[in-house]
Amino acid sequence: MLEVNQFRKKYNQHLVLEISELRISEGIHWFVGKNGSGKSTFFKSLAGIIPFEGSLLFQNMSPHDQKCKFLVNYSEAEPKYPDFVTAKDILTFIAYAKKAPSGQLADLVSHFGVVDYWENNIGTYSSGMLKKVSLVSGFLGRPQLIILDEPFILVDATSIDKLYEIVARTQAEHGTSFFLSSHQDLLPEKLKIDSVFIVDNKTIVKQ
Ligand SMILES: Nc1ncnc2c1ncn2[C@@H]1O[C@H](COP(=O)(O)OP(=O)(O)OP(=O)(O)O)[C@@H](O)[C@H]1O
Repeated sequence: MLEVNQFRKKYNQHLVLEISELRISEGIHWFVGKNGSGKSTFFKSLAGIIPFEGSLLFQNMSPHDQKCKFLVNYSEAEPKYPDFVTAKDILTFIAYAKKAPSGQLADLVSHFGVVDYWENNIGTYSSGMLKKVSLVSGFLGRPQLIILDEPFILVDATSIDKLYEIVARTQAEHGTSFFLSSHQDLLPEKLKIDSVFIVDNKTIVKQ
């Protein structure tokens, strides 16, 4: 599914991540690393959001290939949206851009409870309400890989259970793979993890 070769990412000439070779197959994978180790940098590179050196191929496609934007979704750890728009504005746009199937957005906003406030301006949201908007955006369309960066932070216990449930269901129904990062241990009784990747010493290795 994912082939990484001679990957390097620098910010202002400062090297933060270097992976000489890494292969990741389909499944649910957990990325573990301390603050600043490079998890979000790797995810943003794979989602085509930031430039990098070397080769990162998802299903033989570069993340910068336009077709890849339908294959890989990314939900950021700490989302930021303009205060003056509503969740409905943002999510309707993303659903359109990702060619979401009919009814999918309505199901997702209902599942996460975003529907209760989605016509209010984002500037009025709590951090957890905002985080759930980002989680909904991660599921829109029919991606083959959904990257959830710190999905369990900021949200309440009920939302965490709903997240476990929808990750398992999306994989079972559509064969979707997931990359998750979390500083908390994931609960094996709620989600079967296929492998763990350690992000440390400016690189990523399979545990
Ligand atoms: N836009 C940027 N400009 C300069 N340096 C950056 C930028 N984004 C990240 N970095 C640096 O890159 C390194 C990796 O950051 P990254 O956000 O990928 O870590 P992380 O593992 O996701 O951390 P956390 O667990 O705290 O979210 C850090 O040293 C960080 O300071």
